[in-house]
Amino acid sequence: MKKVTVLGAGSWGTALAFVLAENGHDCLLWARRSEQVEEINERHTNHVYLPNTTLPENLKATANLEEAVTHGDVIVIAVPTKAIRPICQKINAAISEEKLFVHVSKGIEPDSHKRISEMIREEIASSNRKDIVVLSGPSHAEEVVERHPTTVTAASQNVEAAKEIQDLFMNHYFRVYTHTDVIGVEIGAALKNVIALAAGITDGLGYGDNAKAALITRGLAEISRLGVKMGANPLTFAGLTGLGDLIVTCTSVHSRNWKAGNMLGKGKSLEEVTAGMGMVIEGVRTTKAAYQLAEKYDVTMPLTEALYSVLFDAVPPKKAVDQLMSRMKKQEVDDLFGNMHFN
Ligand SMILES: NC(=O)C1=CN([C@@H]2O[C@H](COP(=O)(O)OP(=O)(O)OC[C@H]3O[C@@H](n4cnc5c(N)ncnc54)[C@H](OP(=O)(O)O)[C@@H]3O)[C@@H](O)[C@H]2O)C=CC1
Ligand SMILES: O=C(CO)COP(=O)(O)O
Repeated sequence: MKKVTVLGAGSWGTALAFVLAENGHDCLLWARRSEQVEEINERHTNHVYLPNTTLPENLKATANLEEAVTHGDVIVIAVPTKAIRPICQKINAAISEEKLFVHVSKGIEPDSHKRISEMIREEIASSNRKDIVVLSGPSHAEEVVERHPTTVTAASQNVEAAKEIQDLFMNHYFRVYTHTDVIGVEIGAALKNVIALAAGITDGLGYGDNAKAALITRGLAEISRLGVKMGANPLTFAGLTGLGDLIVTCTSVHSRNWKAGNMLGKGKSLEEVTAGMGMVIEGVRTTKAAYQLAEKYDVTMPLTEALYSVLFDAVPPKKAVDQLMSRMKKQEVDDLFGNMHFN
């Protein structure tokens, strides 16, 4: 049994705490609102984020961040990307011994273009961190708490740290693989949200499965192009955190990114969509970051550019699709001196 802290009692933090508690670990879940802490401790529910779920009785919650981070030898950070730096600054001020950090967030910081593990490394002193592991993959919280079979990847440059996290989470419905390509895993996780927004838009416009298959495959091509330039292993994008997460987020009714895109495709404004969701839509900020990264690394990312124009330049969704379909003619795959790659 390990002492583990999960920071963030939204959908994903609560689902992961559910898995850890079911695995018999001494898991403390931090929520910033005391009424939510009371609900978890007394009624064993989290009705806003996971209605209809009864949480394990051995799962305890606290609203005291210092108590939370002192508790765990492993600290799982499960807050939206924009909250990563502020929460890490608070963690760093509250601890004075090495902890193993796990993050599960799927985004990139606009302007700095930092991945989540890079932000954690910048904000938590090296004397306070044993290592950083990213846990990612096709995994909707709503299905995990139903104990439906789910597969994810624990990635770290330190294989032993990745294995420790694999052992911590793995059970009969939650299968964890290990990986060492942190860049590839984090880029795949963040950028699939951009493509899921686009998939929601085409569904909202009334287009069908052909359009969605096009978005998934061409989306994967542009995510891989960028990721490889940033130092990722191309094979990572064919795995759980690449193709796997693209499929689940572009096709599932649980996806907040897909839902947001769907409403945009039906004519709602971005402001209306974000105000009505009540949960994080990571793809919006990440579209900005991905658009900037495409320029920085000189990578062609037509889907990202089209989505950026819809979100931030008020281009009507249908016009963006028409423009994508009338781009210049191309070969699908290039063979440069025997190195095949997608155009
Ligand atoms: N939901 C899922 O199935 C999955 C989500 N993820 C990723 O996990 C991350 C978290 O997502 P998810 O749990 O779904 O998000 P939710 O919107 O469901 O919950 C967000 C949680 O973070 C808290 N929070 C928001 N802003 C801050 C802040 N500034 N400081 C501290 N806490 C804050 C919220 O608290 P409050 O309730 O008080 O607002 C809430 O507990 C995202 O990056 C997402 O992409 C990854 C895999 C699956
Ligand atoms: O990352 C997820 C599933 O793997 C959750 O996606 P959404 O944030 O779009 O709900």
